[in-house]
Amino acid sequence: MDTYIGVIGGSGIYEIDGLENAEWVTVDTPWGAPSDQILTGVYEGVKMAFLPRHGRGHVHSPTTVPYRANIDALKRLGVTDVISVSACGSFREEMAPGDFVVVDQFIDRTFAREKSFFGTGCVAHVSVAHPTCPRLSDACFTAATDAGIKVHKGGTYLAMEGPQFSTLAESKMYRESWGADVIGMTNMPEAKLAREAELCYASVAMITDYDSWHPDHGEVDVTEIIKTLIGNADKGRALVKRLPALLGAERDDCPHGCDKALEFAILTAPEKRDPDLVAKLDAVAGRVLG
Ligand SMILES: CSC[C@H]1O[C@H](OP(=O)(O)O)[C@H](O)[C@@H]1O
Ligand SMILES: Nc1ncnc2[nH]cnc12
Repeated sequence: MDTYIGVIGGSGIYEIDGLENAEWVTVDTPWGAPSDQILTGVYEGVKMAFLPRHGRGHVHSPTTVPYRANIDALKRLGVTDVISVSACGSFREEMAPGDFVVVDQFIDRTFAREKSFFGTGCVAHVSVAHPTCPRLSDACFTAATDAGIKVHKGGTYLAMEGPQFSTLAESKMYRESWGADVIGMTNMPEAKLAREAELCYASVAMITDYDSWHPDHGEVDVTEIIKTLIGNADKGRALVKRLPALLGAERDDCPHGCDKALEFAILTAPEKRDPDLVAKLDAVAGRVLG
């Protein structure tokens, strides 16, 4: 099977350069329009697609990003491996602004977003105990190291609703009691939806600030975040460009089973399934729904 890398670029990353046959394509989905057109092309012989999470010009807030349409659109294009690149705050002294973290766990504190492709008429329960793909995450870690980026392997990302940053009390609680390492607003429900769509998913968090807990750094200031992001965005793009060579143009089945997540997940009896919902699931669950 061909490898097809999909990159979801977060704040500060609205395009990538260097793709052969680069073309912005419009992808329609049954879940509405994605955040923007998707930039498709080939890099070092490997198919790539790039989607700016907030849209070019930063149109969508973390709450209004059309997460279901974004994941459906990537799946519909044939993407096999999704890499999320995001800005985040840090809860750890040693995870400093400018560093990257290849996140491996999430705490989902979002509450105003559609979190599943499934529902009445087609119920499914997938496991997200291990919400990121270790194979893809390892490739991201190697790519970051090779690109000379200071990168931390593993970390827990707390996804908050936003758009306001955390209060001091929340920041201290997430750090001291909940054990979170970084905080952002967008990786959930994105990671859950990628798992439902049987896509391998890895998350690269680019640290822009110390959130509000750090006694020497004060409040989160979006102007400071943007300054750090401008430096980080080039590093993020350098990391992404090393992935095609590391992953190769051909791929086997995922050794961790990300691409089989729906195998036994759908509980609704075939005769009780809602045909309209089943039709909407053509890209996401066509493999198991037929
Ligand atoms: C620009 S600060 C807040 C904003 O940045 C992060 O976005 P993304 O994850 O898409 O890089 C954070 O989650 C907030 O949406
Ligand atoms: N401190 C922070 N909290 C939430 N999202 C962020 N994105 C960048 N920094 C952040």
